[in-house]
Amino acid sequence: MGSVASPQQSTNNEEASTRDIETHAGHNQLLNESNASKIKYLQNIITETLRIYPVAPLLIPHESSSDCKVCDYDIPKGTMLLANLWTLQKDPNLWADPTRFVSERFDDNGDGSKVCYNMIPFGVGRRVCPGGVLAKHVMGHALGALFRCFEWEKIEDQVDMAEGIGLTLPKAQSLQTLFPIELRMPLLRELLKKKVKTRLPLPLFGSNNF
Ligand code: HEM
Repeated sequence: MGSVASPQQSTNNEEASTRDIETHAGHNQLLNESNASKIKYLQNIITETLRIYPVAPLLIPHESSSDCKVCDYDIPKGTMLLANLWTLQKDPNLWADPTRFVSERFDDNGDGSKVCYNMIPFGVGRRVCPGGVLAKHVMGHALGALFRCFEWEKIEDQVDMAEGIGLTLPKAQSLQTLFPIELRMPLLRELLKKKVKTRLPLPLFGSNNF
């Protein structure tokens, strides 16, 4: 199913995120791993993205080790089970306005570590993804650094969020962005002084595909 992020929505998200980063990391400071995970707004954006666009929409197939009942269905031992996360995480009985990107819906969710069966992008139970915490740290750190070091602009007014096909959930069209990097020159100079390696190309006006 395709959806479109409105320009106002993503601008608000980016502005609020930048403000939150300024508060936690300090002005003109790069994020480190510990402050990246404290930035609630950024973490909410990641969580909402994992809700609407789960990386593994059908999780990984599991086999029932004994006869069991799921809702009203009798499941015999040895049945292959797929959990449809994509549907669960957009179920209108569980989520208000389920197809809209509203990162604030996680505002009152503490630190997000509470187990919530409505939202299981890393699976749940004995075979839950052991890299979930690490993945959230790395995503916060990477996204925070990208917000911090570059002033992003969209090329088109609306971002086409159509989903591609696959076992994981690819974006059908690559995201195209512009980053006029001279706007964040102090930070960039700091990066270059420290000889931080970056995979981003460094033209004055560049575009990148994600
Ligand atoms: C956004 C990033 C990631 C997502 C969304 C993700 C999601 C998942 C999901 C849905 C499963 C299957 C859970 C199930 O069977 O119900 C899984 C399993 C697994 N993940 Fe991840 N994962 C991510 C990152 C990582 C990282 C960074 C590592 C390692 C450092 C990792 C290691 C594993 C391993 C080893 C399993 C198999 C666990 C088992 O079967 O016992 N994952 N992951």
